[in-house]
Amino acid sequence: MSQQLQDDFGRRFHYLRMSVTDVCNFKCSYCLPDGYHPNGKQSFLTLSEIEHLVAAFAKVGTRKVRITGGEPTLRKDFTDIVRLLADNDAIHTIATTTNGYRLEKNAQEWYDAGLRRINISVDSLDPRMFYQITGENRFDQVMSGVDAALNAGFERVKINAVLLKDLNDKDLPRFLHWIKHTPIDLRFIELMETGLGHEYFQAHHLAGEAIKGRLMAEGWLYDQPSAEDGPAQNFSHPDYQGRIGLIMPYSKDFCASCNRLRVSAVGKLHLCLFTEQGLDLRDLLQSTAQQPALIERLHQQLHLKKETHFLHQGITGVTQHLASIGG
Ligand SMILES: Nc1nc2c(ncn2[C@@H]2O[C@H](COP(=O)(O)OP(=O)(O)OP(=O)(O)O)[C@@H](O)[C@H]2O)c(=O)[nH]1
Ligand SMILES: C[S@@+](CC[C@H](N)C(=O)[O-])C[C@H]1O[C@@H](n2cnc3c(N)ncnc32)[C@H](O)[C@@H]1O
Ligand code: SF4
Ligand code: SF4
Repeated sequence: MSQQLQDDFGRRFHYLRMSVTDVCNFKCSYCLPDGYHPNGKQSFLTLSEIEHLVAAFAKVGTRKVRITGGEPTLRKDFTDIVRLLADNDAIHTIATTTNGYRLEKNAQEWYDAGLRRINISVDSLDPRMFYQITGENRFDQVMSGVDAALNAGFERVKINAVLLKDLNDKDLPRFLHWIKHTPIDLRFIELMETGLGHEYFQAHHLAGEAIKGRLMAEGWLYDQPSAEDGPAQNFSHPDYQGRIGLIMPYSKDFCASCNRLRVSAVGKLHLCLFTEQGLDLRDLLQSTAQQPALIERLHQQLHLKKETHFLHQGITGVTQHLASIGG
């Protein structure tokens, strides 16, 4: 292995979040409230470019790749992408984050191709609220997909819910009831402000600390973080099969455990979810011979990574919505 990717604050990066498309078929009110609109003529990373990208990241210590989007499973070659990652022996964990619309049909196929972890966005367990938040009346379809994922044998099935004041904030008891006997990792994500979402943020942001307080009062215990946890805080309870994680980007020291880098669907390196600009890598994704130059560029860029985001000052960087970089 070449030298591991590390920044000037001593953080090491073994986790790549790779977006493979900006396109999405849902209209989540906190992300793409008007649905997806193409931004000119964009072409997303090809299989061959993905192969070169992942090979270089693997050389500098990447062990986990999460395929994200937009909706990554809209790519017709999604299974081929998984297979390609599985062919790289250095990548130990292959994960994806999905809205779940294709899961019922394809969970087993993806597992067989090498996918091992799956995060599914389910913002409410009330079908009407699910519809109101996502713009899609597909609660039953997504929940059948969750069952298919549980049956397919994934190492970890995680459910993402964005905490939203006046929308899903009454859902906690239902979520808790669900994971009492189901081995699911629930992940509550604090709403983050994005370039297009200032008013929505003002109206619906809910601090994760409130949930944390309720969990602690009900006997949930804080799990000591493992190196691979990244910025999430995790909790477990002896009476529950599932676990709960909180992503609280506005909390103190959230970024101290940052362990991830992002590449957008058009091949730009984003040093942070809220970076001011992405750096094009695509010119160096065309052949294996370019790998040393690509690795050199990655090391150089890492010196520019900031210690934290600047969300507290309302600075959301280049990220207009998280579908453009995959969250
Ligand atoms: N600010 C910030 N938010 C993050 C970060 N990582 C994840 N998130 C948020 O959490 C959401 C859910 O992330 P997932 O794609 O499910 O992945 P995750 O929970 O980080 O992933 P694992 O730790 O790999 O399970 C993302 O879309 C973001 O909204 C991060 O590094 N910084
Ligand atoms: C951008 S989506 C991409 C993957 C897939 N389409 C999905 O929804 O799971 C990844 C995650 O980002 C989260 N997300 C999107 N916009 C967000 C925001 N403004 N604040 C917090 N999380 C957000 C979503 O809930 C989802 O779990
Ligand atoms: S959160 Fe995911 S499913 Fe919802 S609009 Fe954004 S990209 Fe699409
Ligand atoms: S906000 Fe940026 S620096 Fe902080 S944890 Fe997320 S990606 Fe890392």
